[in-house]
Amino acid sequence: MRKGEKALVDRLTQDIQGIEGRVCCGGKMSVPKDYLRLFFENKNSNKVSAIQLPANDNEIKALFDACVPATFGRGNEDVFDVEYRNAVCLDLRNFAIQFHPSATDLLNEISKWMVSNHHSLRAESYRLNIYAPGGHFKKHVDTPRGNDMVGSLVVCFPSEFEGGQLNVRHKEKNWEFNWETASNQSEQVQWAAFYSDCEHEILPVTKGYRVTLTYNLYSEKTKAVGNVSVDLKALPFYHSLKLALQSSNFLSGGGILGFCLQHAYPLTKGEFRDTFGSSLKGSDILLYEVARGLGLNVEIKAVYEVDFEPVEDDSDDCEEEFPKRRHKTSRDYGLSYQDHKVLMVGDEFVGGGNDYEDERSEYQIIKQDCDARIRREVVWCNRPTEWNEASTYIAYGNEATSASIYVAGAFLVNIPPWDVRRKNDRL
Ligand SMILES: O=C(O)CCC(=O)C(=O)O
Ligand SMILES: [Fe+2]
Repeated sequence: MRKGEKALVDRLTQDIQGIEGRVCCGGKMSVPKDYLRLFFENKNSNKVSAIQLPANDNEIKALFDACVPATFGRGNEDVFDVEYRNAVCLDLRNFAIQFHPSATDLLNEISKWMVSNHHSLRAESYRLNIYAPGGHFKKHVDTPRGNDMVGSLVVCFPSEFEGGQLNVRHKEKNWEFNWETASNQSEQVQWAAFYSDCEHEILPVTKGYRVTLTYNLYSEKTKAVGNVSVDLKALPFYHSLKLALQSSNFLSGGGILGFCLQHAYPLTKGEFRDTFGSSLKGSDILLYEVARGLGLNVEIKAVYEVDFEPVEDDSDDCEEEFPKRRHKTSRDYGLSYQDHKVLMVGDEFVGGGNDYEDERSEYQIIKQDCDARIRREVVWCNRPTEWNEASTYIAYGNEATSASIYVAGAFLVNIPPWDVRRKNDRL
């Protein structure tokens, strides 16, 4: 790769970091009084009571008493541990409320940033939660229910309380939703929506009752025209990609750029390859839309990482496939990433197998079981950060150790040769 080309790749690398897709948002909204009438079944009598929110202390206490202690998922189990989560909840079959996000403009507002073009959001009610003084929920990530679940929505109903801030985190960034001040405003709900890969916590409630309803957000295809609300042309990444494409000396014979996904996805659950358009998040949506907006063909691929070691096993053709000169690859790609790591690319996101003993090298396992290979023609602009465990095997060594194969997702963007690009009217 020549110097000018490398500078363009460096600029792409830098500008991907700067694509700040949103990961959460929140607000408040007026709702008709009738939406805030809540019916619930009493635990022992099966009698149904009705209250109007915001309710007085006695009424809220009756609602609280109708609830059961809230569990949370730890491993494969639902557990109850007040150190971790101190709240009570009601399952869908034990309460009813007129309010639903789809009866308001809320889902349209959230879908503008949360889902990619030609997709909309569907909200499925999940649970009603009440946090009394001392109630809290420590840091956790919501369990994805289905491949197309992209996020969670929390709606906080009017009921005066203090504390109970919802903190949302993604990578190094934090957002706080503090609902105490407006918690006593009748005919108003407060809400927050965030992607499923965001960690979040609820700080202790210090006074009153915090009443929330959580919804799972699913992405659905629509016929409606694009709705991504971000001005793609305002992104530095748009300009650096366009500049590269307009440069006659950039991959003049054509090539492939590799961009690793920056959000976490349930890659090995279901057919991620076929449905990724529905589950893309934040900065990944923006990168995808920028590349497609410039008329480029974008494919989703599975990537695996192997230690770059010369292979002795001559019964296989892998020696031939490994880069001959140790430092050529990373220098070519213009990355100062660990020189000994090489990415392998496949079509399928291979799911987790059982533990099994294996004498093969990691490279051979990935090549044979995941059908992936090193593709030296790919110019990687960034490296994977969000790995999913794909399978576990017992590696042979001086002692048996269990090792894992991890898979990540990446876009491969096809760059046509210069003589084709120069005729592209989108450039
Ligand atoms: O009540 C809330 O604010 C959110 C609860 C939550 O994070 C959950 O149910 O997973
Ligand atoms: Fe949660």
